[in-house]
Amino acid sequence: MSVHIAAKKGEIAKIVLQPGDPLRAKYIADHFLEEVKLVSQTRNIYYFTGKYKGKEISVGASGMGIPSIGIYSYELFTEFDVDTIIRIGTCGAYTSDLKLFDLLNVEFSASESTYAKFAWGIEGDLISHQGTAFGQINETAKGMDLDIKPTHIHTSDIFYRKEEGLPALAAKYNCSAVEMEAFALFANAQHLGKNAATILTVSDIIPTREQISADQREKALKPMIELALETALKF
Ligand SMILES: O=P(O)(O)O[C@H]1O[C@H](CO)[C@@H](O)[C@H]1O
Ligand SMILES: O=c1cc[nH]c(=O)[nH]1
Repeated sequence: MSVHIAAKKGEIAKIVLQPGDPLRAKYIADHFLEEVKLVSQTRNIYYFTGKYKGKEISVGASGMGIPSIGIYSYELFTEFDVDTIIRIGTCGAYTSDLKLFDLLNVEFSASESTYAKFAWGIEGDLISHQGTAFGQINETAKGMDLDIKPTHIHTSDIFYRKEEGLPALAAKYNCSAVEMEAFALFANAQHLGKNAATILTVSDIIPTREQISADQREKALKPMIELALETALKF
């Protein structure tokens, strides 16, 4: 049991799939896992542990933003001995070259956030995925005939902003999409020597204002969910 996760030691698997949305975690547990147990619901941030094709997997939410995933991923790695976290999130595309429901595998995250510097003394505004999960996702996607793009993304603290143009940091690192958590997940994993990857589904095309619905953000992300589950079998 940690400050924010009520599970007992041993109730969380070595690999955790982590959406931002607690109801997406519940949807995955309800539709894809067997022998499921709800192991934490502190603050309504659900964590479930169950079996996928016989393999023990946990799925639980990070909440939204760097501070929130900073807390949950740190407690998972340090208090529950989790080895690998695969974030499964949604993102906004900065370019209309990307389409709704495209899948991205995050190679690097760029951020204006001071989280990595002040938490761990990690300097710089760009952090890589950590460990082998990124490569396993690409391999697994090939085997499933799924198109996934290795991508640089922007992890921002901002969802709504005055200026609609490409933020300077996103331009600097050629980021084609934006979300709000990967940078802190990668920073925690780098500091602790753990595996961390992020798969994103494009939910918004920022230049054209196309977007998927709130219900689709919870339930229509099946290719990303199946890709993460199939990848988890390899750990
Ligand atoms: O769909 P999730 O995983 O929550 O990810 C994205 O969606 C939220 C914003 O709507 C932020 O958390 C952002 O990173
Ligand atoms: O952070 C995010 C997530 C989805 N869509 C956005 O525009 N931003």
